[in-house]
Amino acid sequence: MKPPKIHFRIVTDNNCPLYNEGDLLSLSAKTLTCPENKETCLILVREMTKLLFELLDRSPEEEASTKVYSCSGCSGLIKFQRIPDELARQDDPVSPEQPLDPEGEALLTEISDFPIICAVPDVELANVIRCFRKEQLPANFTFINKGRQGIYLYLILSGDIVVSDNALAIAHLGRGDICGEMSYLGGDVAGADVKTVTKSEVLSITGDAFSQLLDRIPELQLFMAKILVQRLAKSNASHFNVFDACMSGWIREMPPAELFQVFHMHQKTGVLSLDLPLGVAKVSFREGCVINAQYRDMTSQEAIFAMLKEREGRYTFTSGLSPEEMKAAEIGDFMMLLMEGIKRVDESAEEGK
Ligand SMILES: Nc1ncnc2c1ncn2[C@@H]1O[C@@H]2COP(=O)(O)O[C@H]2[C@H]1O
Repeated sequence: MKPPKIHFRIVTDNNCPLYNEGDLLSLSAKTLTCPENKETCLILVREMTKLLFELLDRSPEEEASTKVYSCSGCSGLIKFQRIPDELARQDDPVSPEQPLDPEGEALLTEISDFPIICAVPDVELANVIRCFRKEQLPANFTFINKGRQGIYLYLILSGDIVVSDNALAIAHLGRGDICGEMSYLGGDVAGADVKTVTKSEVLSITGDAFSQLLDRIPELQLFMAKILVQRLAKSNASHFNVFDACMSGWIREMPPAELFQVFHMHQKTGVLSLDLPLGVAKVSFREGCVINAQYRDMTSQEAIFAMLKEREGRYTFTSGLSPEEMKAAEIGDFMMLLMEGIKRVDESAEEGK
């Protein structure tokens, strides 16, 4: 689930400006974790990167337990020794003995109804709370970018947040929801953009801190597995819907005006669904004639005119209509509708100049 780590204990500190004897350093294929609240030394990063390939496949037992590594030094120098995972775990920043400060207590009360918090045993709650940091995010701010490596997972405190792929909304998240977990658990880059719609407040937690929580709280592992399964089931269901459709594609490749003409010219009977950034639009065709249209709170011709302005999203066409729609009247002459709609698009483009 998470990348393996190699842990080192600093055994000698000779005037090192950053670290002290006893400090723990943890190295994975992608990160170097330094002791909490201490900066990361770039000289050490360079040397650890060299060591990484040498050590990743070796267990601490395979190495001579006395082997001591040194940094190349600056004004000071440290020496460090590899230690087993069990010893490193004892240095967790999460320590059940420490009580929460008043701010932490207030946060715990604020989120006590969140599903993730309900899943955590009482004895671990303080440890979980201590790992979070509150962040205020402005509206329309993308805080997870598709294709980029994420460092944080987020728990949403307030605000509306949208998960999207190619400007197409996949899911809406709100208070109590988690995001950023897929790339972290899958050891991959973010699979979607995550953006605030309104001003929002989130709790962020670093992947490393979350990893430590997962190590010590099996209930949290189960909770995260459930979230992944639910999100996968939802995504499978939408894929199956696309398979059921007989035609689908991107609107940027074929804008609504062209799509409407295709179904009109080929005298198609069925429903064209447009998954647009602001919501789903539907147009029903019976033998190429438009007999129904809906988009947001608009219907009929008004909905068609609004759809013609859209340039991003996905479409699917599914053959067949309900018995009621098979009998419904046309909403207007197709060519007149199209001409009027295109004229309106041109006019609003002119006004926008
Ligand atoms: N179908 C979905 N439902 C809810 N959230 C999702 C869905 N797909 C992706 N996400 C979230 O969007 C995030 C993008 O970054 P990650 O892949 O790290 O983690 C992802 C999830 O947190």
